[in-house]
Amino acid sequence: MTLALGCIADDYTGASDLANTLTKAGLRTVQTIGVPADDLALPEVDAVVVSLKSRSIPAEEAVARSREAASWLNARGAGHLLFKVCSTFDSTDAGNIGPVTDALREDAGEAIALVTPAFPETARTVYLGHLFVGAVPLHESPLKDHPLNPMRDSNLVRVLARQSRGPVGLLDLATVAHGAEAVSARLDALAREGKGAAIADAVLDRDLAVLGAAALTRKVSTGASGLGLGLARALVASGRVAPAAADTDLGGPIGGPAACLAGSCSQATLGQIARAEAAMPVRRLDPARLLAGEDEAGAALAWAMERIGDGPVLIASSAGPDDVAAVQARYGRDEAGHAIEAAMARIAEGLVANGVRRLVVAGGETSGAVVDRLGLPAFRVGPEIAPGVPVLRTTDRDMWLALKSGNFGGPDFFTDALKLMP
Ligand SMILES: Nc1ncnc2c1ncn2[C@@H]1O[C@H](COP(=O)(O)OP(=O)(O)OP(=O)(O)O)[C@@H](O)[C@H]1O
Ligand SMILES: O=C(O)[C@@H](O)C(=O)CO
Repeated sequence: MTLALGCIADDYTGASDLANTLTKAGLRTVQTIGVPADDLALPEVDAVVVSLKSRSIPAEEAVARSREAASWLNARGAGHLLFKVCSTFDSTDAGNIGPVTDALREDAGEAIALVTPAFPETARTVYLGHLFVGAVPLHESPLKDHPLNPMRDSNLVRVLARQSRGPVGLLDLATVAHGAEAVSARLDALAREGKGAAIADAVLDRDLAVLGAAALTRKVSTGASGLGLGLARALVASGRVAPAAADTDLGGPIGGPAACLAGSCSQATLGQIARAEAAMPVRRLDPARLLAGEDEAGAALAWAMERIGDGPVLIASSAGPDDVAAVQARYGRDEAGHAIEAAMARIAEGLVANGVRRLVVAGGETSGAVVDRLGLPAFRVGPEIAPGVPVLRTTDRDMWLALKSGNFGGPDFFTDALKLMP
C-alpha cells in the first residue's frame, strides 16, 4: 500500500470528520484507532487517518505518539502528512498543536509548516490570522467556555506562537488570492525570516484548494478538515489520485438495540440532547454523585437495559458552563473530565455486552474513551449524517458508530444519526 496522504488526528471525532471529508473528495480512506498493529488487514486506500487521543495530554506524550503515527504512515510511503487539529484550534499555551507541528516538521526536514483550522463548510473561517466561528471571533464563541481548553484569544498567530518553539508568521488572504505559487513563495520568505509555522487565512472553499496545492509541495502541514479538502482536491487535480466513488458496500443492516452517549458540553450538543427528549428516553448522569464515588455508571446502565428493548436511549453527562465550572472547582478539571469519560466508557462496554451494535457518541474525548474501551481497531467511512460527521462501520465486527464532534450536527442529530444506522 502506498499512501497519497497520511493523517494524524488529535482526537477520534476529528479523525472521522477528516475521513468523511477525504472520502467525499474522492479519496479511498480508512480511519484507524491508534497506530495500527502491523498485522491489521486494511483495504487498498489512498489515505489513512490515524486517530490519536492526544489533544489534551502532556505535550511530550502527544509528540511521541504523533511521531509513532508518522513513522507508520511514512513506512507506507505517505506522500504528505497532515496533522489534523480542531477547527476551533482547541489547545492550551502548553500545546499540543505547536509542539507536534514543530516535531513532525523537523523530522521531515522542512523549515516551515502551513497551519490553518479554516473549514468554511462548518463556518470556521480565518482572516488576518483571526479565527471566526460563524459570525463571531473565537473568543466570543461558546468555545470560550470549553471544559478542557477554553479558547479566549482569536489571534491564532499569537496562540500558536505561545506554544511553538519559534516565531509564527501569517499567510494573509491577499496572498492566498494570488494562488498556490504565491503562497509557496510567501512560505519560503517566512521561513527565511526564521518562522517555523504560518497561519493561513481561508474564507471560502476555493482558498482551501489554493492552500492544499501549496501545502502539497512540502511534506507536512497542520489543519482541520478544510485543509484536508484542499489537499484531497490537489491530489486529484495533479493526477496523483484517481477519484473514487464513496464506498457504498459497507455491509448490510445490523439492527438490534441502539444507544446514544453524550459527554460533550458544547452548546450544539446541549441543544441536541434537549431535542432528543421528544424522541427517546434521556438519562442525565449526576457528575457530583459520580465524582463522590457513587455507582452512577452502573445505575445508568441498569436504567438503559430496562428500556432498550423498546427503542434507542440517550445517556448524557453534558451540562452548561456554570454547572461544569462548579464541578471543576470542586474536583479539578482533569479529574472531573477523566472520571466522567471513564463512566461513559463503562456504560458503553455494558451496552455492547448486552447487544447494542448501533452507538452514537457526542464529544471527542468521550468518543476516545468509549472507542478505546471497546477495543475497536479501525473504521470504514459511510454516509454523512451532518457536515463533519459520517456513519462508521467497524472493520473487525458488525457494528455501526457515529462519533460526533461537540460542535457539529443539526438540532435533531441523534435521530438523524440513528436513521442512517440500520
Ligand atoms: N457535567 C460535566 N462537568 C464537567 N465536565 C464534564 C461534564 N460532562 C462532561 N465533561 C467532560 O468534558 C469533556 C468534554 O470533552 P469532549 O471532547 O468529549 O467534548 P467536546 O470538546 O465538546 O467535543 P469535541 O472535542 O469533539 O469538540 C470531557 O472530558 C468530559 O468528560
Ligand atoms: O475540526 C473539528 O472541529 C472537529 O473535527 C474536531 O476536531 C472536534 O473535536
